[in-house]
Amino acid sequence: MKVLGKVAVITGGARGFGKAFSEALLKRGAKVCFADIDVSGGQQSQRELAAKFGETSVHFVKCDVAKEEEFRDLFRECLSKFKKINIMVNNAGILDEAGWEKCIDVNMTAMMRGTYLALEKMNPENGGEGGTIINVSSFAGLYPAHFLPAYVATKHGILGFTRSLAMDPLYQSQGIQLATLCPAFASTNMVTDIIQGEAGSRQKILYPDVAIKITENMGICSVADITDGFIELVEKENCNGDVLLIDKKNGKQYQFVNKTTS
Ligand SMILES: NC(=O)C1=CN([C@@H]2O[C@H](COP(=O)(O)OP(=O)(O)OC[C@H]3O[C@@H](n4cnc5c(N)ncnc54)[C@H](O)[C@@H]3O)[C@@H](O)[C@H]2O)C=CC1
Ligand SMILES: CCCCC/C=C\C=C\C(=O)C/C=C\C/C=C\CCCC(=O)O
Repeated sequence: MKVLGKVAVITGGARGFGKAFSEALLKRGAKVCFADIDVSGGQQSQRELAAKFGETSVHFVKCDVAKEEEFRDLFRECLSKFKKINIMVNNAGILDEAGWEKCIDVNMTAMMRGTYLALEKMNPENGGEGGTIINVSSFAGLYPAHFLPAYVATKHGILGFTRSLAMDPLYQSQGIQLATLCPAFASTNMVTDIIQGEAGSRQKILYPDVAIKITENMGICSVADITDGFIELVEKENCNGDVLLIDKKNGKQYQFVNKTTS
């Protein structure tokens, strides 16, 4: 897709990947409506991005994606401000092995809701123009990790859900593509807070010391490495059904290149 002039909705955009993805799209001439549960972080990012790309290009919406009405309001607000939605990025995600139900609500249920809402708004029969939906899974969507069982379950779920919808001829006929991004460890707060022993962060996973050792072996990607893969997916003419794994040692690797069993 050519990004210039397109409108994107990005969840979890106050920091980390979501903020970097927002900036990368703005740099290429898109308008971005980003959402986050973190109001002060979101407002701060809004100020920074507006200073670089203009007040009229970027809009922050306070939204807890686990709350259906707030998620619906996000789409309403984006349409009212920017009139269309061409790119949807379900990026918001958490680690919470002790509160695993919350992990499922945010990582899995909300990702599904965001996908269904985007499909509705992108449908040409509803006034949409088609579009691209990128769901952010993880290396943990492809491989197990005993320190993150609930998180791994949600990330496997994202992969299965997104690949399945990508096979549906209905969405293909509407000009809608769906792809999955699978980053390995990257240097956002999700990882760095645990390494730095930030208060509470180590309780989010099991066996934090084992996990830290694994990051030492696997290496840690930069946010720019992951953003580069994200933009590659969005800009591809056909990303439908793609699963892009990115890790420090091997870089970008497309998985399941034969997309169906038939
Ligand atoms: N950092 C990493 O190594 C990897 C991260 N991921 C995934 O990438 C995505 C982004 O993660 P990071 O940027 O690393 O994390 P992060 O923790 O830096 O940023 C996540 C953002 O999502 C927001 N958020 C959390 N719950 C929310 C909710 N209920 N509603 C709205 N916003 C919410 C947070 O406030 C935060 O701004 C997540 O889905 C994560 O699972 C995937 C693979 C590796
Ligand atoms: C510093 C500890 C970090 C703990 C986890 C934090 C964030 C993880 C986010 C992910 O999405 C996971 C990314 C990649 C790793 C997944 C599995 C690795 C298992 C490898 C192995 O067992 O050898």
